[in-house]
Amino acid sequence: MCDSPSKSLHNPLLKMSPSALDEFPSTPGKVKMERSSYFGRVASRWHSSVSAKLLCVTSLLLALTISAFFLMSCPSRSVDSFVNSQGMKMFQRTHQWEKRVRQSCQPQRDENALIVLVTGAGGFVGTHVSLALKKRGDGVVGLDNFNDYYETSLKRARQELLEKHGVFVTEGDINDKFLLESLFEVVQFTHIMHLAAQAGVRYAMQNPMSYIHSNVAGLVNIFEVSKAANPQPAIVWASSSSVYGLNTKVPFSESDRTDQPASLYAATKKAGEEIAHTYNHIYGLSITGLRFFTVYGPWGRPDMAYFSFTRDILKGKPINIYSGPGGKDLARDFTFIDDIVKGCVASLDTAEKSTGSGGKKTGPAMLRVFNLGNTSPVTVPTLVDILEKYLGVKAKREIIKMPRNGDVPFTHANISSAQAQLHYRPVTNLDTGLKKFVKWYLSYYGDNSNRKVWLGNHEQII
Ligand SMILES: O=C(O)[C@H]1O[C@H](OP(=O)(O)OP(=O)(O)OC[C@H]2O[C@@H](n3ccc(=O)[nH]c3=O)[C@H](O)[C@@H]2O)[C@H](O)[C@@H](O)[C@@H]1O
Repeated sequence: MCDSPSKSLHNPLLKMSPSALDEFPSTPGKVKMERSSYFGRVASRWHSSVSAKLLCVTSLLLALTISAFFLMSCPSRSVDSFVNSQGMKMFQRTHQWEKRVRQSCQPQRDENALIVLVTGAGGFVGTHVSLALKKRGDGVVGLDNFNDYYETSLKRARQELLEKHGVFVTEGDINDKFLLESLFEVVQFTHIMHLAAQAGVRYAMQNPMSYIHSNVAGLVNIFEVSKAANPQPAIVWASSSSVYGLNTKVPFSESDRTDQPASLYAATKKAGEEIAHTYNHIYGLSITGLRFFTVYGPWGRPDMAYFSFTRDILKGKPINIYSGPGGKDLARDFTFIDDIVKGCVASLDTAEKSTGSGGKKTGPAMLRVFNLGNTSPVTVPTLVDILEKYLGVKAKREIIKMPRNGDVPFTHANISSAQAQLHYRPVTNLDTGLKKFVKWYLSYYGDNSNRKVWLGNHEQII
């Protein structure tokens, strides 16, 4: 493992208590001090100071040698990071990194092109949105911490795909202020597409702090750096349909109550919407929050039901299908990734400029929230029927009562607001969308999830 040069050398004695140090005759001078003659004491002091200087010089030389060794030999050094003594990747600003950021952000179309920082670019939605922007000629750079919430190999494969299309994804956390500020120093972003988050409704019971870290602290950091930037970017970010929580009024409209979250995940997304209001109000940031409704599709998230069911069905393993109160089937307004991407891009295109400058608001700024759903909920057993059809395998269904872990019985989006303002029109039904997903899944993993084979060109499927 590599360490930063400054941290790689430390003196264990500094961590000891004074009494422990007393018991430890570390220098010859200290031993000589115990002889009591005056000359002895002077000689001892002289010897002691020379020894101290020698020790200092030796330590410095040693430090330089070790630093040089680490700088030359560390295998995980890349253009933007090194691994510290805790095994954590740390951002490091280099000329090469700056060059790659600039190249990636170079637009390939006229002066109306956007220059977008996409956070969570190694994620499912982030990859698709980055590709869509790049393909139409916008400047795009990605940011992702590549955490291991789910298989990192899939995130790395998405990164490879992005790199092939000219999108550089820098590795780092949205809580890293130095990294964000460095990005803003190198490029004047017109927009941030903020998709980095701790996703998943049920995982919040296992790892609550990861939700606070990413969805609250990380979001604030994005807003802090954006508010201080000059010019300030417009921000579009991922909220969630889960903010509707226990709301029973259907379909869910943006004006419905969202003060009854059923999970910590939902609560952090709701908190994000309130925090967005504050930054819009005080600093004039233009902010658009998108409430995504159970997004699925090729290159999706393995933690989601449609993905894990596919994996288990192919392995012949039983799948748990939750049933709601009174044995009712659960339902979701499953929304296909291509439709979501169109909604994201339209949100970027219609976002007005932020009005702040030098951290101060100069006038009111745009603040929006949109539902991005499909408007036709489908039950979970029907989702499994469709998967069986395209996988050609019968699922081993186990119906169990919905655990009390943050789930909600159904979701259903009213998208009239997005239709009117973004011209958002979802066109993919669950059958068509899952067919595309299964095609991608088989091309990426093969028909047995224990091995990874590349059967075809899965890139063509997106
Ligand atoms: O739209 C949203 O707001 C949220 O959509 C999904 O959350 P969820 O709808 O719960 O999606 P899945 O985890 O894929 O679950 C889909 C359905 O399958 C059910 N399910 C899940 C897992 C399982 O083993 N069995 C099962 O029946 C769930 O109860 C739910 O009704 C995402 O995981 C969230 O990150 C996102 O914010």
